[in-house]
Amino acid sequence: MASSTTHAPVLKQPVKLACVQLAAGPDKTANLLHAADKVREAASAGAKIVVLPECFNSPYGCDHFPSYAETLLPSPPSRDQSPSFHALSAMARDNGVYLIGGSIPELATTTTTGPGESEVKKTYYNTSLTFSPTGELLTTHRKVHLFDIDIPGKFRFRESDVLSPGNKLTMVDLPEYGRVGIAICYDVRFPELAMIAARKGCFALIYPGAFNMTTGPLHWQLLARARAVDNQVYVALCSPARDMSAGYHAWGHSLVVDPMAQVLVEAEEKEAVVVAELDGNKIEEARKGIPLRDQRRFDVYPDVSQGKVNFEEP
Ligand SMILES: O=C(O)CCC(=O)C(=O)O
Repeated sequence: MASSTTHAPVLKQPVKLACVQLAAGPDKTANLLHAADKVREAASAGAKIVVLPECFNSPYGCDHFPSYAETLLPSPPSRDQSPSFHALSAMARDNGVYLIGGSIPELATTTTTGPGESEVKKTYYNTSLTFSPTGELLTTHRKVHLFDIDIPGKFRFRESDVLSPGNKLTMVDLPEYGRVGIAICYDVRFPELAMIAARKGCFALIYPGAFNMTTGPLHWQLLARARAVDNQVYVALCSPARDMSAGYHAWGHSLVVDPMAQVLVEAEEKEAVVVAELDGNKIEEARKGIPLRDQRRFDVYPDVSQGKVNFEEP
């Protein structure tokens, strides 16, 4: 239980992060154009890392996933295969920002050839694409934990009726700043992903999400603050704006929480761009004041982050 260990800073310089709480409707082209306007607005406010919501180019719901799905492989896909890929790349490049492009429904097809016939298998994922300030794709995250819940009389959702889960933890290195962890919505309920990403050196955990009117008021902010205080990192959750004419009523309340679990900025339910400055000193102060890192008892519980974890070294 050493208490004097020195640790390299995980955030190299202060950076502004924006969550774009986007109002999206059924028209994908209009959603992409509108997202581009809002990313520009976020960049004009000084943000260098911009986050879009889960399913930012479509309404959210199992009925919608197949009709809005885009094919991302081979990478880069053609414009016909994935207009959203190209729109996101242009938004990142035009504004010189790292863009965590919310998520989109992804269609992956595999062809199996049997005797005399071939069969095409379609698999759908909920997938987040992250682009560099020059518009290159840096990483993709397929939602690992599908949103299957049933709260009797209140709320039921089964993403697994249509979607398949991803199977890796996602982190990406932003050379000027440091490493961030990326996951999607329901993934935030699983502290293991967050803990492993933090122990692998992330300064922020970023979740495009779309909570609802049942679990949103109870758990959205609580989960963001929990992941932040457990790991002494920044946490950002980015929701669509609430649309009461849509089939799914998003909670909204996009927010950024600091490493002491204070909410730095939080939107209401309507469209908004919220911006917060992330500062590595705040991470170091939190970790110095409450030195969890040095007090861990891996002799009592093994460090699972040192074990077998599915991730690609960024
Ligand atoms: O965990 C929740 O309550 C909501 C999750 C969700 O909306 C999602 O994963 O899309």
